[in-house]
This record gives sequence, structure tokens and C-alpha cells, in this order.
Amino acid sequence: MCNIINPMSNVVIKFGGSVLSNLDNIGIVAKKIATEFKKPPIIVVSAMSGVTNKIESVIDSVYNSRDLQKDFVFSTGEMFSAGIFSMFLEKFGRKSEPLCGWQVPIETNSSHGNADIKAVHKERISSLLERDIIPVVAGFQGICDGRITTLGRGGTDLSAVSLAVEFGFECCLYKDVSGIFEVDPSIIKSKKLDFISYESMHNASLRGSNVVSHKAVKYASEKNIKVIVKSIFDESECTVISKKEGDSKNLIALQKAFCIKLTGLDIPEIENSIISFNKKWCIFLSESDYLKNKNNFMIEKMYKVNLMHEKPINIGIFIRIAKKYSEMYGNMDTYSWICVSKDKRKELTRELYECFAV
Ligand SMILES: Nc1ncnc2c1ncn2[C@@H]1O[C@H](COP(=O)(O)OP(=O)(O)O)[C@@H](O)[C@H]1O
Ligand SMILES: N[C@@H](CC(=O)OP(=O)(O)O)C(=O)O
Repeated sequence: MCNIINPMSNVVIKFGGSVLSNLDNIGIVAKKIATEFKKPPIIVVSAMSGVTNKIESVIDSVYNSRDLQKDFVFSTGEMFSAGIFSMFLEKFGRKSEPLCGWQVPIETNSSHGNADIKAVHKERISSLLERDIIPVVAGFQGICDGRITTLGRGGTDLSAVSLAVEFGFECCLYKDVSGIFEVDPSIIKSKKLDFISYESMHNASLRGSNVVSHKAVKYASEKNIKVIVKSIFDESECTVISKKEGDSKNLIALQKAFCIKLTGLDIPEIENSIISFNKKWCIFLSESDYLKNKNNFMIEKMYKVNLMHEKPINIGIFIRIAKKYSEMYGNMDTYSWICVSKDKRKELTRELYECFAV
């Protein structure tokens, strides 16, 4: 089942790093847009895959920089892909113009590195669309007080959703997967969902299923705009994220967890940590706390396998599985988790899926 995007209708189309993995792929998707979309869509692009991580490591190697400089450099990956994508569109016969966030402009608050969108101005893009020129917007970025800001990792999804809201267009996120699955397809084979509610997707995104950024899902939910996730290489399938309450489903999301196991009660002061007591004391760290503390403590890199369940699950079965794999687990009304080492994560995920998937 899929709502095929109608090439005759107005649409915002976002291509993420997973699709923009090399120049050949950019050429292939740009050709498809240039030849199949009669009405000019608004294209929104991420940096090519791996580029933002590389930029981040360059920034870290130079200087523990202020947010202002960091965002300036961070935003360049998207500028590069917007320019290249636009060149390909022209090569395939369509007029196009690349735009940075500040040129649109997309106004944000001043939270560098994790800014929120305050306003999207339509005039410049509208004037391009009227003249049949395809705008290619660099995602993940905006402007505040004349300074470039970035929207947080995965933020291009948010750029696309906010443009779709402002223009009243459909919003389609093209990924390297044909939709949202009950489990990340790179971990195990599971069922693809035709629909998922904002709430379920938001919960899954917050707990590691970063296929769609949690900020984008929240924004779409607040503005009640449906978001379509699909693959450009298989147009027959997709997932629609919307208000529609779907049937009850279990989703599994994997999250990296950085964990200090304590021998005594000598608890270090670490911001935002969750202290969990389950036979042993341990502290889960955020990735940034992990980087700050990795030289001072023995920190284990683990995986938190989160099972999101809309109905209560059989707790006896869950605890039996949890104990088989780990001493660290938790059970709540709507989600349960088990923390395991990297080598056990697939096996555990498979067992949870087999026991609890609907
Ligand atoms: N439940 C899920 N369903 C589909 N894909 C998922 C899920 N959880 C994680 N993923 C991963 O998300 C990836 C796509 O997201 P991402 O790399 O952020 O895309 P992009 O950067 O192109 O927007 C897929 O390659 C897939 O491995
Ligand atoms: N390039 C940025 C923004 C982004 O949205 O990327 P992607 O769409 O590839 O997840 C990041 O890596 O966070």
C-alpha cells in the first residue's frame, strides 16, 4: 500500500544522506525529479552520507570551538549537496537554484547546535516556483540574528516538514528504506508499517529509531501534517506518519548506551545521567558525557534494546528473556528495555520480536 506522490501535485521532497551516498546516486535521483515532476517540487537535501560526522571530527580536532563557529562549519555539508543537486537538475534540463537556510530564510531561535524553527519565509521560494525553477534547500540549518544555526542531528527532516507546513504541500522523506519497519531492517527482517501514529513514531525516535528525527515528528504532529517515508528506488511502498491511530503494534528501537558499572557507591557527578539499580549500580551516560568521561572511568559501550508496546506485555516472558541476556533491564507500562553488549544485540532483538510482535 502506498500513497504514491503525484508528480502533478505540489510536494516537498527530502533526500537524506543515506540516498545521497555518492555522486552517481545524486545524479540518478536528480534525473528522476527533473524528468518526472511536472510541477517544480521543493527539494531539501542533507549532507552526503558520513560528511557531517567528518566535519564534526575536523571541528573537534581544531578547537573546542564556540557554537557560532561550529554551526558555520557544520552547515557546509548541506550547502555542498544542495549546490551539486541543483547542478544535476540543470544538467537534466530543469532550471534550479540552490538555497542555504539563511537565504530562504528559515528563522530559528539562538540555540546553536539544536535550534528550533520560529518562522519560514515563503517569498523567495514562491517566486522560484512561479518561474518553474526548482529550489534545492540545504537542510539542517537556519539563521538567528544574522548568524547561521543548525537544528540538531537529523535536522533536515525538520527543515522539510517546516517547509511543507508553510507551503501546505505534501511532505515526502526519501530514505534508503521503503518505510518504517517494526525493527531497523539493518538489524533484523521485520514487518513494514503502512501507517504509524505521530506518538508511536516520536517514542521510537526518542529511543533510538532515528529513521525520522524526533523534532520533525513533533513538529508534524503539532501542525497535523502527514509525512510520507519511502525509497526512491521502490515507489510501490511507503509509511504514512499521521494522526491516524493505527492498530496496536510493537516496535523495537536500538539505542547506543554508555554505561559505568560502579563497584562502590562512589558516584561521579554527571549531568543528565540516569542511575539504575538492578542488582548492581550503574550509570547510563549521554554520548557527550561519555566523551568527557571516557578517560576517567571504565565505560562499557552497550546497546539498549527498547521494546515499545501499546498494550501491556506478558511480564513473565519479558523477564525470562531479559535475564537470559543481561542484568540490566526495566519494564514500564508502554515500553521495556534490556541493555546488552554489541555482540548479543541482534539475537536479543530477534527473540523479543518473535515473542512480542503482533
Ligand atoms: N524502524 C526502522 N525502520 C526503518 N529504518 C530504520 C528503523 N530504525 C532505524 N532505521 C534506519 O534508518 C536508516 C535511514 O535513516 P537515516 O540514515 O537517518 O536516513 P537519511 O539520513 O537518509 O534521512 C535506515 O538505513 C535504517 O537502517
Ligand atoms: N547532515 C545532518 C542533518 C541530517 O538531517 O542528516 P540526515 O538526513 O542524513 O539524517 C546530520 O547528519 O545530522
